[in-house]
Amino acid sequence: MSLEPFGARLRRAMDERGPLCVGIDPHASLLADWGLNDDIAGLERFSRTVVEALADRVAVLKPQSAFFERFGSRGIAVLEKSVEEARAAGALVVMDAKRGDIGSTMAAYAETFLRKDAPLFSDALTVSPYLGYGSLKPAVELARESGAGLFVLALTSNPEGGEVQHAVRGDGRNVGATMLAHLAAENAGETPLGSFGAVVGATLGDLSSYDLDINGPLLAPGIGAQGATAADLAGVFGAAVRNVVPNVSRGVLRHGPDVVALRESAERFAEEIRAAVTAA
Ligand SMILES: O=C(O)c1cc(=O)[nH]c(=O)n1[C@@H]1O[C@H](COP(=O)(O)O)[C@@H](O)[C@H]1O
Repeated sequence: MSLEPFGARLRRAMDERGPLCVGIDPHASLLADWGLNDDIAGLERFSRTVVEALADRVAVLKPQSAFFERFGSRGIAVLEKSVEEARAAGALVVMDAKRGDIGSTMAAYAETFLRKDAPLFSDALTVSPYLGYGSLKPAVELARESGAGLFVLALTSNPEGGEVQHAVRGDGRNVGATMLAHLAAENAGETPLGSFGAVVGATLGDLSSYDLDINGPLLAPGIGAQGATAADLAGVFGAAVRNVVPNVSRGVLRHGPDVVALRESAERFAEEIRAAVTAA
């Protein structure tokens, strides 16, 4: 049986828990800071601690697949378990795997993360549209069928992204804006919120030249370690701030391994975000 559409589930979670998304990014340096070994047991302990601390209170947890893949098949097994436990505790899971390939291969990635009974099924998946937005079609279709969602890289938080995303096309529109337009079309008519989100960095300054009104969520990484703050959100996103899911990874994770300290840190970010959204 398919789930209620991701957009509807996300809107409800944002209303009930606030919009904060915390990343599960087990960097080797964080494992060391937490007194853990850079091995499978350390990875498992790290991930379990984040899930235990936060899955019952934040709207979204976003495991960064790379840090699990680093350990091979046993790392993937930990990732699978983390996804399952986080979802069981009530968090929505956005798998940050940033997949993107020609359509026929994209279909296999979609089967991996978006097929309801797949071992790594997640509520949403980050994808790269830079083989052409149309290459994502199998993922869009399977997400719709399963009640899952996508977050498409539109305007990324890293300084190098502009080389591709700000490139101006023949029609005068830049590439990032084109991705936002594709997503707006995908989400047209959906209530209360479409399931096809954009990744738009919180680090990018004033984005008023973009139409961020895509009727879908805007995943906004960059708060904390990359220098953006919750207070920046209104200035960056304007009226679209209501649909922003701000992501913080290292900014929260550096407070571990103490569960209470992790919770307090997430709550501080959540408060700052609430204040920024209310003021907008
Ligand atoms: O898709 C993402 O989540 C993402 C897109 C982007 O433009 N920038 C970005 O930082 N991210 C991810 O968001 C997380 C940011 O981590 P921190 O900088 O530690 O908060 C990492 O897992 C990145 O891979």
